[in-house]
Amino acid sequence: MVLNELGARINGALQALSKASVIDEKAVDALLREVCSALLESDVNVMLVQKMRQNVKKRVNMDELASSANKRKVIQNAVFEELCGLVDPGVQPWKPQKGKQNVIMFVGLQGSGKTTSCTKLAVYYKRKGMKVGLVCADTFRAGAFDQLKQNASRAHVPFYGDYSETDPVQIAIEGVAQFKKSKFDLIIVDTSGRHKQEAELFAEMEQIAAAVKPNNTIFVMDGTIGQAADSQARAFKESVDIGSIIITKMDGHAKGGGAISAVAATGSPIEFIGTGEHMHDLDKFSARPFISKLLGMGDISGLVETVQDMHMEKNEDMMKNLAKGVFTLKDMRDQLQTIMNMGPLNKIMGMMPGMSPDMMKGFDADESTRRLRSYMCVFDSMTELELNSDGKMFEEESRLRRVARGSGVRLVEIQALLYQHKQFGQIVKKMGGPKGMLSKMNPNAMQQMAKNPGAINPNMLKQMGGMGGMQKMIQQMGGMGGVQNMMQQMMGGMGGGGGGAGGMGGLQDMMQQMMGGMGGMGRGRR
Ligand SMILES: Nc1nc2c(ncn2[C@@H]2O[C@H](COP(=O)(O)OP(=O)(O)OP(=O)(O)O)[C@@H](O)[C@H]2O)c(=O)[nH]1
Repeated sequence: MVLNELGARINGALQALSKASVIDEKAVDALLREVCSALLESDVNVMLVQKMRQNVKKRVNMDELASSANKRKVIQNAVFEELCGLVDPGVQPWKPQKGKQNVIMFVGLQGSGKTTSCTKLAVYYKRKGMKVGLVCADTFRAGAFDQLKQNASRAHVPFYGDYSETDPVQIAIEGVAQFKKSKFDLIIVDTSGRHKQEAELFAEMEQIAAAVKPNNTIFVMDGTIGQAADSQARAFKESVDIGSIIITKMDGHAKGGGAISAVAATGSPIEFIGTGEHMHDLDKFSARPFISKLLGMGDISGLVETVQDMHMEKNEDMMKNLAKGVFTLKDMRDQLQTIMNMGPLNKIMGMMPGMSPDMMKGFDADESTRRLRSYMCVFDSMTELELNSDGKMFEEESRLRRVARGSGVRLVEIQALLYQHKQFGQIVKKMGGPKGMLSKMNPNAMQQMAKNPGAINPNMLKQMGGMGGMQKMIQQMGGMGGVQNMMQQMMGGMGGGGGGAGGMGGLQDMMQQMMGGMGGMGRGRR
């Protein structure tokens, strides 16, 4: 069973408990039967599943629990906690520090996704403001050099490799030395893979490790191998000093629960999971957000990290404008540019509480990205005066036609963009000014919140605790319009507004406004 289905089934079982009129031992057993069979179908080891079942039963003492509501909450919390326990090795992975010259070495079998993951990791840390370089020390597979080089140039990450050199140790030494000389914060060394675990592979890994002395060695493992993950992870751990693990190919048909729980049982920290072939398809892994997302409860910490990476606070002009109730075309361009830099839009949306994979089905990320790019061409065709304006000057049709010619974007699309901008502008105007909500929204507070996700996490997570918690939270916040407000605050007033629109329409509005009405989720305003 693939991950989405696993989440949906467990969620279904928990929902059924919420609706059950009598909460007794029988109801708990029925819930556990369904949860356990879903886990087993996802390749989670039978011993782990049995232990999880016993632990939930131990946590729930029906005689001590008075009201049904209380029972439901305790049971749901127990299941949540035990699911977290299944995938949590309880060890924190090593983190590179900016300003220091960190070296990471990648190891793994051929085809596991090592080369792809090297670039993904480089992009991840580049987003965090680090100067990152990639070294190709894979001389075993002929195409590895070109693959990494192409990936690196697409990601705008400096690359070192040597076609003529056949000794991977020599390449690694020279590549690392060059990047260290240029004061790079993070140097990632890709090494050769082999078809199976064999002495030659381990010997080469040891030689490279001895030569470049990595601060961390990351083992990359294919997530589609199911329960075999456990023995493979153990074999690599015994031979090389593995610091952390990346499990790849967790998209598609991976029975991901199996791989993650098997590896977690080895005690090795899983640091990331690969969720696609694109350079942004790398998700930070930690137990609670993973389970929360699996169950359609969003990933608040991931969202906060993403917002943090956006560095909203650096856009002082926009923050000042917003507080004054002003929203120029340039502000909109900068916002959309920031969103584009964060990677595929469905990734950001997937982190939002309540955004189940089902709800994402209608959202075409490629189409939205294409539209965003065309919007950027529109902004590029505007003069400085136009960009700094509120957009009213485009009532002059000749101006509009000039921008359409310059950008190659159809007139109607530009009108749609201007319409969205106007909508934003009206909201900002309403919320800005000395008495408005935006003026009370101190950029420093935003920055603090982004810097310290822990500051919001406990409360948020507490509210979300228990499987029915999410719905409760939405109710407390006044329907989806409330979530809209929350997002708005987190995103620094990137859009939204009209809080209290309630229901799904509110969420769609939020998406539409946030993403600048990029289609897919829209309600046909254009
Ligand atoms: N769907 C999906 N495909 C992935 C993921 N990670 C890697 N791949 C694909 O898996 C294939 C193998 O990936 P590589 O990065 O070339 O594997 P490698 O481990 O470097 O292989 P060697 O260099 O031969 O050792 C490629 O087609 C990748 O696009 C992932 O997270 N999801």
